[in-house]
Amino acid sequence: MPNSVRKHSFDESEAPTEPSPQYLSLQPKKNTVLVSHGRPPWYGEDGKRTCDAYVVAVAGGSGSGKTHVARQIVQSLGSIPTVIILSQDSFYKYHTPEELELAHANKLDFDHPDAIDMPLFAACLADLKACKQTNIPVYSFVEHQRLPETKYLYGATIIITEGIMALHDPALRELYDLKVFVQCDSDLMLARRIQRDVKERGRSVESVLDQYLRFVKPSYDNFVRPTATYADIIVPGSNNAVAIGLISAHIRRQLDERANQFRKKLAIPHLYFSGGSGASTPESRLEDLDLKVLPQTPQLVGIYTILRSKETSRQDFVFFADRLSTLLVEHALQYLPYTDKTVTTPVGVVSHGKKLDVKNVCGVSVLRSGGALERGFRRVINDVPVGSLLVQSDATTGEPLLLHAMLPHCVRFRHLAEESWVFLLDAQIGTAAAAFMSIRILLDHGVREDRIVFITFLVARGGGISVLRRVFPQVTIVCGAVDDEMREGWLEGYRGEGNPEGTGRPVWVMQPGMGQIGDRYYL
Ligand SMILES: Nc1ncnc2c1ncn2[C@@H]1O[C@H](COP(=O)(O)OP(=O)(O)O)[C@@H](O)[C@H]1O
Ligand SMILES: O=c1ccn([C@@H]2O[C@H](COP(=O)(O)O)[C@@H](O)[C@H]2O)c(=O)[nH]1
Repeated sequence: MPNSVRKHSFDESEAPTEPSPQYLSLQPKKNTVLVSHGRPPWYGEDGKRTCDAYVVAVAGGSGSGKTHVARQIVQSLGSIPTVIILSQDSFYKYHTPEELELAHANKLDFDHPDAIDMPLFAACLADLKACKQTNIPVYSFVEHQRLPETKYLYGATIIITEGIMALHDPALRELYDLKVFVQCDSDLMLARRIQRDVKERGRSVESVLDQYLRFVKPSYDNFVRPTATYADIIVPGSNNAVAIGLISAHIRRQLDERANQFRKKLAIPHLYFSGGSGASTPESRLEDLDLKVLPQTPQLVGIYTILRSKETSRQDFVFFADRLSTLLVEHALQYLPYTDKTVTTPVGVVSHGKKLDVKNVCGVSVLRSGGALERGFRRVINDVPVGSLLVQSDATTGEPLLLHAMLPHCVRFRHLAEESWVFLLDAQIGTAAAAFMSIRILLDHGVREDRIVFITFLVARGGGISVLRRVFPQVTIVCGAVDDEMREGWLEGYRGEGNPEGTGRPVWVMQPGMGQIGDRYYL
């Protein structure tokens, strides 16, 4: 059912409030990104990343409790999805058949620094720290082997790396913001290792002891324990709740520093980007926004008239939204590159034509309302992979939060993303906060700005589009109509400043708009 809106007068001096997220408590696995809570903007109003992810390294002997420390930190931060654990265990090297034979006979040294692919570990960590995606290897302790698949990671604000050699490599140490060493009694480490390796890693007690005496203990003395000198903090291997609490409090401050808020500036740019502040007033004249607007034929205006009307049934809304999205995608395809192609017709005549000249094309819909463009998109581009981004407004601040990213294969891998054309599908650009975030995500993945085509039903001329245009001038924006203004209001039931009775959230509403497009399409 569409939500109705009440008008709210906006106070320019109103300071943005801190988000008050509700955290889910989940027990994380190693290398896991939790996806139950959103990521606030990690970039500023100029579209640029404001800071790196914060990296904590946890080193110590095998069984000292590194994983335990890392997990306890994650848990005490509320198991939020942007705090991830990156285990060095994933980076054991690929083993040849001969090495595998030695490994199964306990004769391969996994405790030497050379056993770990340090350059790959450093490269993956550097990418994550710079807010880019990475694809880390997957290692099987039972098979002593790197598996064929990789694991895609993106969107971490805090990265906790852990491993026996976490502090060994100078290039890795350069990437850390906080270095922790877990100091534990050797007997306790051995006892824990026996228990764990028998239970979780398919070993016998005898083989664990054999490996321990041959490799683990000498390596601890020679390579692991000496790295404690690089640590900022030494944490005991047991009864360490107080130390973990202090580290968590420090990390929480880093987390808070990495959440930007500027949606209101986007929504009413003329109030913020004035000549007096040194920045120029964003131009909102249609011709200066460089929008690719569909020709306003009577047939197109007719479709919009049906879509805007509150009398239109859901069935008709879906039919005409699908028709409109087909027209928009057809129009958008002209901005992709084509080469000449000659064919012979069934009657034997040579005909000179064109063919689309791109390596990868995919779509990404910004859920939920971007889904309304998907059917038309798939109709026009055959067999096209379509991913999604779930961007929603924070319930109290209205700031966008990235809740989930399910991107197509050709965007997940950087070398493919760099040569992909990506169609972003979202029903409207109002404040432009969701558009900002989704474009930033694609750029983080290495998609070229001039290969992003944003397709939308409606753009609000007085909203964030002018800022979006200035910040990402090379993105092609295709729309069917441009509305003049937006007004701030409350979704029915909002309880907060200016509206103490209800529950809900503040929204900016397009005028005249089409209402809540996602609701009208799906409900
Ligand atoms: N502070 C602690 N208190 C109680 N048990 C712990 C503690 N730290 C680790 N353990 C237990 O010891 C075992 C090994 O810990 P783990 O964190 O996996 O070690 P590491 O990652 O250093 O090899 C696990 O079963 C874990 O539950
Ligand atoms: O195939 C393998 C790879 C590694 N190991 C042992 O694992 C530990 C490191 O893992 P922790 O979680 O830090 O204990 C290291 O001591 C290696 O000996 C292995 O047994 N097999």
